Amino acid sequence: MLTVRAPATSANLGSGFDVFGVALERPADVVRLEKADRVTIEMTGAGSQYIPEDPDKNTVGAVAEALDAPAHIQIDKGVRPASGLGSSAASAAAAAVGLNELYDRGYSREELVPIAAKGEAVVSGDAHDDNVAPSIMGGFTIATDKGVTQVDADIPLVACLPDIVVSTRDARNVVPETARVDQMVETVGNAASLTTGMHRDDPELVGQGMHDTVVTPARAQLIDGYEQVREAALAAGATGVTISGAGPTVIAACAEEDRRKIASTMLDAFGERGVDARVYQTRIGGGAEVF
Ligand SMILES: Nc1ncnc2c1ncn2[C@@H]1O[C@H](COP(=O)(O)OP(=O)(O)O)[C@@H](O)[C@H]1O
Ligand SMILES: N[C@@H](CCOP(=O)(O)O)C(=O)O
Repeated sequence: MLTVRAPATSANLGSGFDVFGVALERPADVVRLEKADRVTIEMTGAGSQYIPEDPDKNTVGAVAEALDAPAHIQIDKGVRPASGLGSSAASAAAAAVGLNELYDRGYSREELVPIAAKGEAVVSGDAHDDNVAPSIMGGFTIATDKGVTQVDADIPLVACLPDIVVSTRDARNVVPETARVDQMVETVGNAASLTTGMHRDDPELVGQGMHDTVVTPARAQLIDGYEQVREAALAAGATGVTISGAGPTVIAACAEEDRRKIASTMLDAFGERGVDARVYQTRIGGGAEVF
């Protein structure tokens, strides 16, 4: 029996759609794995009643198949599904890291990223790596078809999860198919600023680089209160605010001393729209840990 804790993640960070991601210090999924003749899955924790235990429909099933590593897999969800916090990816990342060790497959953390992404394809129809990469490797990750670049960044964050369900599959359907050249120029500048900010542990530069005028405005329509929450967080000192992953979580970067105030301001702003929410005062953290 082996236990793995794999963190929630925030993908895109505005300017890095389908490329950037960060591991969050909390929340996390805790997954226990035991060798077996076939794959069986048992779910507990946040939103687990909505997650299928059928291996063909659960992200961990695809990972076990890809590693040819049948196991009994108990998943305790710390990350609610359809949250924009890489819920489906956290389980897939934990399964990839745990089964690799349990069956002594010898893959490196970077090699496990495309294997865990097979789980993402099961739920969103697309094997995007930007959640599984940080959940496996920790820190800030840049996932492209050439592989993953990882930076051990340290930036305080606030993640505010409203009581709204947005499935990644639905949110991918509203992504515009084209962008103008001026939007492309702006996105490249913002992505470069954000990357530099991660290297320097500079919340100001990271926040500035989170601005995006292509994907975020289209998805904001799916999150009741997004604009109000964003403006309130910026007024409370956030250096940048955007949608976490496909939403509905709204994520803010900030200086350490402003984090508590930003967290309560975001909760209040959702509350004023009649939307219940919960908030995580967190920061960029490490990748999956085996116990
Ligand atoms: N192990 C798992 N953990 C969470 N969600 C899972 C898992 N396996 C399958 N799913 C399904 O994935 C969907 C949630 O994934 P997704 O929409 O990408 O949300 P998130 O942004 O939280 O990752 C739900 O339909 C859920 O039933
Ligand atoms: N790049 C993906 C990320 C989805 O993240 P999730 O946490 O919402 O699963 C996208 O934006 O579709």
